[in-house]
Amino acid sequence: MLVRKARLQDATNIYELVNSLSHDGTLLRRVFAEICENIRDFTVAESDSGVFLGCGALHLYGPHLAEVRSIVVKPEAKGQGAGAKLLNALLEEADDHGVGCVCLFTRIPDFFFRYGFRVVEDKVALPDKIYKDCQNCPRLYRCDEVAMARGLVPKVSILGPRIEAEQLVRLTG
Ligand SMILES: CC(=O)SCCNC(=O)CCNC(=O)[C@H](O)C(C)(C)COP(=O)(O)OP(=O)(O)OC[C@H]1O[C@@H](n2cnc3c(N)ncnc32)[C@H](O)[C@@H]1OP(=O)(O)O
Repeated sequence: MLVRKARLQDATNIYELVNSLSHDGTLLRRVFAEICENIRDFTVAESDSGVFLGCGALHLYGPHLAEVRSIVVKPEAKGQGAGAKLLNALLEEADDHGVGCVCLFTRIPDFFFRYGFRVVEDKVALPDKIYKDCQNCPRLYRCDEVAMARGLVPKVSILGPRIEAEQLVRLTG
């Protein structure tokens, strides 16, 4: 199995796999253009014969924060270590960039505990994520995902201030 940075030629496989799990909210739906535009965020896993097995993405907010997104392995390839390899590659990438904290939102926190992620009880502690995705998410007010972070949650944000993120998710009214 090989884990490597994605190329534009991988965009169709990524698009189809990510969106196959968006109907029930497991992953955020991504449009094809968005995947192409952000293809450099993605890492893919493929078999020794070059068959696409899965993908994951690392979004860089800034030196203070990155986010692991869209980790998914094809059903027939699960349980063979692809998910672990993808996540490790994304975490190494964050380290290479010297990012202090990596966050993610998920419904399967147990998978991420072993990689050093811990639950962030208050999602508003990650305002950049709220501005980037949550404010456009249909489940903003009934989010069923667990926020997690690896490393110290930063005190700064760059997409907007925390106080307005709080108002956005109606925690302060
Ligand atoms: C931030 C986000 O992207 S959240 C979205 C996460 N993705 C999904 O929910 C999509 C659906 N799920 C999947 O595609 C896959 O099941 C993944 C990506 C979660 C795991 O991929 P796999 O290739 O099957 O994982 P892999 O074989 O590397 O397993 C590594 C370890 O994690 C464990 N594990 C796998 N899935 C889960 C899970 N859902 N919950 C807890 N532990 C898990 C495995 O048992 C294994 O443990 P072991 O080392 O003790 O044997």
